[in-house]
Amino acid sequence: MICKTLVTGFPRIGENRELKRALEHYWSKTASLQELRATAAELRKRHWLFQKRQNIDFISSNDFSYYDNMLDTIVMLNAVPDRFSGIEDETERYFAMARGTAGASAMTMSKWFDTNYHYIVPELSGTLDFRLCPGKILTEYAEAKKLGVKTKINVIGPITFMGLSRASKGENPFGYASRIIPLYKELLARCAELDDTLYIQMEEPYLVKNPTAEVLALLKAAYQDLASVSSNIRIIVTSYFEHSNETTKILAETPIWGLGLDFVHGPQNIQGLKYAKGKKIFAGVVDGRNIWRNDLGASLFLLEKISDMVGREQVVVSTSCSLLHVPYSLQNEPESDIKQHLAFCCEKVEELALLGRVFRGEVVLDSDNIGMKTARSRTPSTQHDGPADIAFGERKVRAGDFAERNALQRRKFHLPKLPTTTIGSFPQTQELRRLRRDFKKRAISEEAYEQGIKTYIDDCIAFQEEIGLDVLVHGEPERNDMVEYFGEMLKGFHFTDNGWVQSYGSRCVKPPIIYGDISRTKPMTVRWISYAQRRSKKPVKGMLTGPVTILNWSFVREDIPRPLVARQIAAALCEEVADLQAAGISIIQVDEAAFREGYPLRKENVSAYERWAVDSFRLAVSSAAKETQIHTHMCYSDFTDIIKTIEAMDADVITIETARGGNRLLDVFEREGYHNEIGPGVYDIHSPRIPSEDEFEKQIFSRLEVLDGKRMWINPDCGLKTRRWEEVRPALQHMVSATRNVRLTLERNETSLT
Ligand SMILES: Nc1nc2c(c(=O)[nH]1)N[C@@H](CNc1ccc(C(=O)N[C@@H](CCC(=O)N[C@@H](CCC(=O)N[C@@H](CCC(=O)O)C(=O)O)C(=O)O)C(=O)O)cc1)CN2
Ligand code: MET
Ligand SMILES: [Zn+2]
Repeated sequence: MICKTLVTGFPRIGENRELKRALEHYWSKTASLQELRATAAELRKRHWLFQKRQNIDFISSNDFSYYDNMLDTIVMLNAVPDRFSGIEDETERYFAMARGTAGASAMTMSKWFDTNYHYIVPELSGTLDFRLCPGKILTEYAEAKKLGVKTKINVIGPITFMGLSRASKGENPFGYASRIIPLYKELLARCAELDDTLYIQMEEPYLVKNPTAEVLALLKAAYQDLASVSSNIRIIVTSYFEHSNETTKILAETPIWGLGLDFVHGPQNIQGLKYAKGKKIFAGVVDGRNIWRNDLGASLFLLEKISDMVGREQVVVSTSCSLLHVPYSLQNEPESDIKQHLAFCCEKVEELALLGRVFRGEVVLDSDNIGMKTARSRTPSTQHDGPADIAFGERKVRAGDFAERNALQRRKFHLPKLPTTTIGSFPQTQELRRLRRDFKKRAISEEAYEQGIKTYIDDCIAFQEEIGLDVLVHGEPERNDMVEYFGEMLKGFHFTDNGWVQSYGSRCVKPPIIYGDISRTKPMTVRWISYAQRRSKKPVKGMLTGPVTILNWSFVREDIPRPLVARQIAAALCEEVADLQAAGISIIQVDEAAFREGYPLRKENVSAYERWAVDSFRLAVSSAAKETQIHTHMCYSDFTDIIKTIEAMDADVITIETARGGNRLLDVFEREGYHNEIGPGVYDIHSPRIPSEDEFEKQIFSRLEVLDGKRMWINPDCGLKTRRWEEVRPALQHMVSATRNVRLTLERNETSLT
């Protein structure tokens, strides 16, 4: 048999987010574990059989996960942190690690490379009881085999596992190689018993991140070892999201069977192929990160080039990465001009199958091939100039430097020391979701909808007044999501009905699709913010999502430069800032939650990104007067290597996430002389826990050890939309009263000094 095609991985959330619903029912105890398991098995079956029907040769098992594949790998290695080891029940322990319990805080989540998918960060320490637990892998293989599908087994490779881990203080995570590699060897030995020939896909995306000499040496030794475990085992080492040329050369010298390479996001991979003779090449040419139809002609051309270098019989056509990052299928999307240009997961599998057949000469490509077009004309708009008044390349920044702006703003707002605020969203309740859904379906009138939103805002403002927060928010009740909402309002965006992509655990997002020039036809947020502002004498923050974040959390046309798209979004936001200001809104927050994840994976591309990302942010806020206070928010805490860039954004106030990590990463702001104001999070909103007043005081005093209290704000880590009112009410109340106590203590100390 000639093997033609491989799918790196398949999304597991389900066509109608069945897994999301099953998980949430299980967690809220409205469904049993049996029911959850049955849904999961049904989804795996459906997904395997779909790929089989499409004649895909290499279909994955172990790409399924109840929560996250890194967490599954933690379980596979029994790298269970001590605080969970007392939980006897396996399932309970698994979800406790992901979500925390009353007694043990959840493990940290972090972004999977430059995607909006979050993985659970392994915690390596000397006390771990490493041992192989291959149960999930072996049973899923058997389950597929029973259904007539002989799978290749997906495993996150040891280098990537260690590279993404956090080791105990002062330790190097790669120092754990001598404990971890033997377990991978044992795994391969166990797998070798399953069948005559077994294919293992070792996912090693860590290799694209400028590997150090240490990583290269470790990689070589590891795969030399692993590929020698059994002659039944064929190892494919797969990287994605960039090129991995440094390691192609090294891996080619080990006895692995094949290399999976991403030719969409790492076209330079072609250069490494000269070292890859004798290896199977799984050529990622169908984009797993974007939703546009494949340009089949261009892909075939690329496949020919690859064949020229390694020999035609060595080439297998593949997806560029797992299809986890794209929505399930176009089938349930309504007809539109855009639809014909799109390919979601299922359509991508079809494209892959067709490419495989054409590449092997079984069919010729013509316009009839399952209706696909070779040339994509997806240009409803061909003008890429952006709004007329801002020339591309021109740098537009707001007036006044920080010192001048800050003096004016202090005079204007008279905020107390350590001003308190929140990040924007308040709980997204069932009723609120139902209200939006019913309005969308036209099941309720516009008046009824607006009344619902007004009531929410009224309550939200009243609550904030009552507990005494200093800078208020409207609570974002009208927004389904901080990116989708703006996508729906802006020109140049298309949004889907059911284009869900997993973000973490059971949480999904519906990224909008950018297909043309972006512009704003009307104010997007002024009405509800003004409504809220009329209800309070305190400042209510205008709330916008920043240009880089809107860009990163959307699907963008690949034939327009990303900096240009960011600039167009920024120009639209700049108009919104001007309108908010004209409506009397004096504090405006522009969230850049995805600023960090947008960083290129390769060092050599970082400075170009930083330049246009900062310029876009500054353009977006360039219409702000000196007295208007611009906030930004980012939901992470490690600014060590990007502090100068954060400084260059020049927001008057930045609120960040620090409640879990504490002061550990904060001193960089003082050390590097960051002068603008900072709100280090003191409330971990990812946990249902309600911190006491006392805990808040401790958190605040601890922040004061590393940050200057004169320019410090007190706020939660992030928005409160995933929390419940029953948690938010007491928690914020404690946060505010703790801040008051700290203020009094500080004042007392000051007077006693004078
Ligand atoms: N785009 C984006 N990325 C982000 C974040 C973010 O806020 N947005 N935050 C960070 C963490 N990631 C997150 C991602 C998703 C969610 C989240 O809460 N998602 C919701 C969906 C949000 C949404 O769009 N909801 C819609 C409708 C969704 C829906 O399921 N409706 C029901 C009907 C309503 C009902 O009766 O409940 C249905 O279709 O069945 C709305 O509220 O209007 C979920 O999965 O549950 C939270 C954080 C990083 N990345
Ligand atoms: C993921 S960052 C969230 C920021 C947004 N303003 C919110 O509060 O939800
Ligand atoms: Zn956030």
